[in-house]
Amino acid sequence: MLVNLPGPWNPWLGRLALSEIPYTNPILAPLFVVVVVVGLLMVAGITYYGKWGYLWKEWLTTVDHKKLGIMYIILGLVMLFRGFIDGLMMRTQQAMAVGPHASGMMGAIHGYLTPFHFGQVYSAHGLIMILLAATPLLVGIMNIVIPLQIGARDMAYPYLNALGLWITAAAVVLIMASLFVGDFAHNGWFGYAPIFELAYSPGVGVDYWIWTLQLVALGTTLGSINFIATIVKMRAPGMKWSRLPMFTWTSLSANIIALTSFPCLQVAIGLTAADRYLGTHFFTAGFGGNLMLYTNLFWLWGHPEVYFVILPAFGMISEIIPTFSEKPLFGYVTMVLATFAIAGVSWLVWLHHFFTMGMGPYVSTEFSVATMLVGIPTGVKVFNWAFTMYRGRLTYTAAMCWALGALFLLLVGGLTGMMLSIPAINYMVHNSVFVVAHFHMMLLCIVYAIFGSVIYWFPKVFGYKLNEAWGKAMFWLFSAGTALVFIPMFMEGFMGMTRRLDWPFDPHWAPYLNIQVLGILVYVLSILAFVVMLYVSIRDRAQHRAAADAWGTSRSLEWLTASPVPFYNFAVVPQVNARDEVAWRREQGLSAQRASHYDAIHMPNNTGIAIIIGGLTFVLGFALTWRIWWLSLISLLAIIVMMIYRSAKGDPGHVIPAEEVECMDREAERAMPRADLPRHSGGVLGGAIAYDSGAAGEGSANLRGAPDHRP
Ligand code: HEA
Ligand code: HEM
Ligand SMILES: [Cu+2]
Repeated sequence: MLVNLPGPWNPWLGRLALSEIPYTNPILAPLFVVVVVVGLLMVAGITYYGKWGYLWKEWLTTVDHKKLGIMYIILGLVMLFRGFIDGLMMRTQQAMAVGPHASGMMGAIHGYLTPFHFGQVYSAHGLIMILLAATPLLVGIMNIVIPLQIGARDMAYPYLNALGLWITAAAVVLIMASLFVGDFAHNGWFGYAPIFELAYSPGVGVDYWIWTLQLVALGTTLGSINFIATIVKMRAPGMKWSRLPMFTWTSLSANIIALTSFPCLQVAIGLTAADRYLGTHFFTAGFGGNLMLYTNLFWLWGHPEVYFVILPAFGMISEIIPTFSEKPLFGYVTMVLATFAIAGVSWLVWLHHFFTMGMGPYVSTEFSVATMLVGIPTGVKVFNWAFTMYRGRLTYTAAMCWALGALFLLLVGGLTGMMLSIPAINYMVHNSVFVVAHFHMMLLCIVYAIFGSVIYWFPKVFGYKLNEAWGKAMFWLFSAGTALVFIPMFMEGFMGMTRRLDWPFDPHWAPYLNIQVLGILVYVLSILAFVVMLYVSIRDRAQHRAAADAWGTSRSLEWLTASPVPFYNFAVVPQVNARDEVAWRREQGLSAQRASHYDAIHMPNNTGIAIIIGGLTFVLGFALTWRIWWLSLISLLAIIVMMIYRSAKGDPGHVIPAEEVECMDREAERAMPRADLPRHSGGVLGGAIAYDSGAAGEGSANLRGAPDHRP
């Protein structure tokens, strides 16, 4: 033992003991039973229908970027739900506990959660929502869309892609394990020195937090390397930088942020682990350590991280708005410059998270001004979107509603962020729920963009559209929930309510807290609408088959290939002639052109190694959390052996002969409706956009030799 543990430890099980399972907890014990029963039912169902082989071959061992993307999205949605349940618990706890004389339940002093339990809930909620819900959702969408937007067959490193997913999944399983074995950290999602030191947090909660963060940081970094390499190296002929679709641009900038900033987090958390496991004193004052070192290192990652998650969301908005305004994106070049300006400045503002720690007026002023600077490029984006819509032919589809909702939240969240960036104001509202309201507006802006994108790109992936009416019902219910939950939070903030209160003692806050509970109920309705949307859409899928250009007004390259996308993406790698290639072909009357010549396609093979390494990283994280040294060592060695084995083995891939490609392409073509009718009624073709005009017939889908018309 390197440190003196405050509790029992044995060589076989480390700190693990039966007493660590909270079977007397009135919330967790029934939940555990539910999880076990649902798990068993799923296993039974898969066995009954004989689907294990299918699951293993088609999903668990896949390296196909679209399937990995779908699994990322499912993972993200499950965790979004888990995070929502945490939010629901915090909201109901605060409403029940408000006031000086609130009655206790279940042994708690106020409300139904003890202060210790409440601390775990908000810490897990914050970490899960940002890193295990929003991030996988975004990474999933990037995975699906980027190769299609740049005309690639897959990501640059398909195996690495699978590894990233399974390591992220390991992080998810680890944090979920903390519900049922031991407990979770109560130091907030960002951690505090010295409260997370062993002396003040003697349980395993902080260790769960450390290894979950390490795993997700690793998974996300692997993904970012892959995205950058893909965008730089895998673009189809003619896909110049000046033609790159905006979502790909913003994803590139976001992944550069991730690749450069996640190491800061890993160092911060690594040093925390050293303090807890090795007895070092990086963050303990009095032994040569420095508390502020942790705060600086964490936010040096933490602030760029928020732009890592919002920049792809900006990209999604930039794809949806032009499609449903029937106009090209306004100010393409300024949009790209603004994206990279935001990414660059995001490195210079981290200190605004701790103005109140007293750095003095000069330092605070620098960081205050730098923070405000971000408003300029963000404003450029907002105005570009507005000008894109200006005099456009707007159609308020469900996807468009979500994008516009995101825009609205960006304004409210962004302008309150501007207020926070003024130190004089920050001193008054720091650590109040005003801050919580600011960042939920921002983070929900991302969630809105994600829902918009899921609806927008769904037909590309699955070949049919989601139900519009239920999509809109969900949008309006969700928006009512957002308004009811988060607008009162701004007011509470001004009334002096601090964040993270398990017991809001001031009765004046009660009306606002009750309104928020109402909002939670409306959120629940919106989740139901989401489920109904999925059910109705799947049931009626035959009536809503999508054409290659599913919306009839889409612009970028992913809308060129068949819906649903075949596993090889493009039967013939397209020659890109213009920015907004699909819109250009439509305007040139070339939409109906098909390939006359096919080549053999080389594709990577599936591999089970990625999921095995993912499983091993979970075992490693769990063993380290519980200080089971022998298991840590064995799992680490196994990971290394697997990596060496995979590197030595390599992947020769497999080849699909040209005739087979042709056959599949013709089949995909036949299965699709030719083109969706223009959305304007009366059968009148919209403006200059003719869908089927002229040039149909044999030609080359890759239009080799077509003149280069645009920059
Ligand atoms: C996606 C996430 C996201 C995003 C994009 C932002 C964006 C911004 N944030 Fe926010 N922020 C968070 C997530 C995010 N934040 C989180 C999670 C925390 C708290 C963490 C914690 O403590 O737990 C936080 C905390 C936080 C603080 C610390 C508060 C405190 O603890 O005391 C500050 C202070 O400056 C701040 C400022 C800003 C600013 C100025 C922006 C700007 O980027 C906003 C820019 C946008 C606009 C301004 C709107 C559009 C612009 C125009 C229409 C043009 C016209 C306007 C002007 C020129 C002003 N944020
Ligand atoms: C959908 C409904 C949501 C509800 C009801 C909700 C509710 C809450 C509540 C009540 C808190 C604690 C506030 C306090 O400190 O007093 C909180 C904190 C937080 N939430 Fe949410 N939230 C929601 C969605 C999200 C989303 C989508 C994200 C991120 C993508 C997110 C990220 C966070 C973070 C980072 C914290 C701070 C945790 C901490 O203090 O350590 N939330 N949320
Ligand atoms: Cu910040």
